[in-house]
Amino acid sequence: MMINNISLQNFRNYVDESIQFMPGTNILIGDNGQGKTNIIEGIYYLLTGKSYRVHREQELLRWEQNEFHLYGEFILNKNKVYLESHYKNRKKMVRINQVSCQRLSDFVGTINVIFFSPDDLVMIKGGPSERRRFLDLHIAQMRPGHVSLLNAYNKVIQQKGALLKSYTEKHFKYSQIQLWNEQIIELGKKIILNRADLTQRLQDAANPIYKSLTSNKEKLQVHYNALGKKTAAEAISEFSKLMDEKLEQEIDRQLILVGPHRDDLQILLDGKPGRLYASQGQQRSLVLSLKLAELELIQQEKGEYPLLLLDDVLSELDRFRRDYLIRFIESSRIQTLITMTSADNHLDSGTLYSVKQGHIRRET
Ligand SMILES: Nc1ncnc2c1ncn2[C@@H]1O[C@H](COP(=O)(O)OP(=O)(O)OP(=O)(O)O)[C@@H](O)[C@H]1O
Repeated sequence: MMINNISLQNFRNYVDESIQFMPGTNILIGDNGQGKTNIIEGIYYLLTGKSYRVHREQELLRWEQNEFHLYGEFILNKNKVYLESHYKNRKKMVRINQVSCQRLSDFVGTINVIFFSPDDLVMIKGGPSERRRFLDLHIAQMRPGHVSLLNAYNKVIQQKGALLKSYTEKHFKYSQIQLWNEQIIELGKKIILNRADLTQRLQDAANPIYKSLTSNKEKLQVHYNALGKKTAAEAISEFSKLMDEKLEQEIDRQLILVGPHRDDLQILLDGKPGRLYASQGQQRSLVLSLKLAELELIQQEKGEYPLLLLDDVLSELDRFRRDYLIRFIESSRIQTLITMTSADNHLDSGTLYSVKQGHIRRET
């Protein structure tokens, strides 16, 4: 998969800028605050319908503007794919090859993308919601139906949550709670199965990478912990029973206590949680291995590597890990966009661009 070009209009600090990318490594160089990350964010938004930095499109609008437009030309299986994303008067509109898409799942995953920045360490250091997000984003790239599943599940969770909050002893609709619970189970099972399946595949792909990053000394494991049970099968068979057992507590605490919205993806280093025991360097190796594993899994599933976006990552890695990453990219010929503040002489090849005050110029 490849990006040929992107145009950004009124997106962040870009007024109207177009960039042509090349196969292989594309290196965006510029001082701080010039707009390197904004390009990466624009591409990511165009491909996933979401920003990884903010939740609201309002913040992506160039200041004092009320519409932004992104246009991109990509290559998939040797065919051109045109994607457009428009935001105007607080409404989003997306098109693929000039055809409007009704839902996010109609275009997410068409062109796959893996994004990696120093903030990704939050996957290890942060709470379960960060790890669920990583896993769900990965699944969505391979199985777009997962997005609809999550949306439907979240709606039911909101409705059940509202019902729990309106509890009074006299007026409580147990039958309505049962209805929501049935839907939570039906949708929740599918979410659990997707997550457990992809976790296993991530582990199988990430562990050999982690081993070669650490000279075979340490072992990476990832385990999807569904409903606090050891296996997904056990969680699914006990889903309904767990819900019945917790109903009184849910009413007391006005919180939904059972469901995959509370699950965790355990990232373990030699059997111990990376969050608690891994050093900073080990945490970086864990994240790097998981990201490279994502690339491999998408390649296995789709027959092509996704686009790789590396935002300010190289400066964060030690020499060994940086060389490993560069070798990986160069040997697998993944089209990669890398941002940095000054040229890195470890990169043998690549097209250089300079980014200055919202303008981009190709230098080589
Ligand atoms: N909504 C917006 N409208 C206009 N300008 C914005 C908007 N959001 C951010 N900016 C500007 O964009 C610039 C930041 O761009 P970006 O995050 O891409 O920087 P960068 O080149 O990646 O820098 P660094 O190397 O520090 O990460 C800042 O000058 C900021 O003021």
